[in-house]
Amino acid sequence: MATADRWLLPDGIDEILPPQAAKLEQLRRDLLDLYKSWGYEQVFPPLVEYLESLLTGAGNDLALQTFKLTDQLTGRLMGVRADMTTQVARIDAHTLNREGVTRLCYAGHVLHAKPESLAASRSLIQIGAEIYGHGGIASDIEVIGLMLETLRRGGCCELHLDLGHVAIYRALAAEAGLSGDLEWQLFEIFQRKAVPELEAFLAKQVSDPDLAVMLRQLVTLAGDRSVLAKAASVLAKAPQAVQSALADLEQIADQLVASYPDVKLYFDLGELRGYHYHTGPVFSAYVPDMGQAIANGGRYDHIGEVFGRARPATGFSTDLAALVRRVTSSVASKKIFAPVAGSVADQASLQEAVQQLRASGQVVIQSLGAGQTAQSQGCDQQLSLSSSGWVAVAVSDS
Ligand SMILES: N[C@@H](Cc1c[nH]c[nH+]1)C(=O)O
Repeated sequence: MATADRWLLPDGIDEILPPQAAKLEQLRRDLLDLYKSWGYEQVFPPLVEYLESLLTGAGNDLALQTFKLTDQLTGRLMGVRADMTTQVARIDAHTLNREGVTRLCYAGHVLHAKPESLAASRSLIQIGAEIYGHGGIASDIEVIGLMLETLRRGGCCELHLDLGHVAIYRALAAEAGLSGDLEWQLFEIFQRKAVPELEAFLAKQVSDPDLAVMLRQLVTLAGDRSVLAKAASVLAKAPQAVQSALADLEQIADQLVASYPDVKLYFDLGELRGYHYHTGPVFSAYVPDMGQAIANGGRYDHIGEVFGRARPATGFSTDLAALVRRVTSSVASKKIFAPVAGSVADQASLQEAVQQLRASGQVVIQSLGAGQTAQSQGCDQQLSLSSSGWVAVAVSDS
């Protein structure tokens, strides 16, 4: 192995350096403070878990995205989290086990076995918020609002919101009475929106002609708000669950138009978010110059069941590392240089001044000795001993 290869990072595995790291940390703190101000409590799920608890309730695509390793202590298979949402659902359903509404938020690294697109990273910093224990659209609207606020703080001005409702697909697929395997196949065809494959599948597996037509139409139901009216007529013969999903979307859209008039709404009723755990309204946010969604979310009501408690759930998450690239302002980098004092007494008073400045939030860099100057340490101010004690003066004046 050549020396240069030794330091090569694997494809899609990134490190974040100054000054980007400072910006990212600032944004992480701002967002967690924002979530706290909305009543969300922070949790730190573990980086690795046994595979069953990590993947239970999620689909094949999450399993494929998960790096696997063997636990040396038990010989059992573990996975490095590829998505924190299922972990937080486990914490709510099993570990916290609270009654009533619980709001949780989180931030941490996740690892993807494969990049989600050509340019995507495999080491993401996922940040998100989830509401458990509330089944109505009020909680969906709350998390959409928090997602939009998150993106605004991340410097996204022009936002497009894609709304879908997985219950429409699920109700039609249930009506078709497909076995587990066939349902997976259909789900996967829908995710790829592969129309010729869908037609072949429906011809072979769905005998009810009305149902086949509705499933075929579903994949085309995308566009502006008029899509909802079109869906109401195309899906008129669909089960009641489909009608109430459409009514949910109408109400969510009304509220969003009223509260966020500058956000452009788009509807995609055949859109099934990845990972297979969503069950209700789903949403993705887009910005003009980015091919894939900048944030995703949705309702996933049944995931807690596998951890012992069925809990309504909805939430969103985004990749902080992708989001921070959009932040144009930089973190203020004013630094004060503290020289080595001439006497022991002056050194003591200097330390006191340094402590006070640091306590008030200033950055003070202590000289480590000969050869170090304010300039060499990137400082624009320097502490200087005056008759009234140590004072910070501009470097050019000193
Ligand atoms: N974790 C999901 C988004 C989500 C959060 N909560 C509910 N859904 C994703 O990455 O697609």
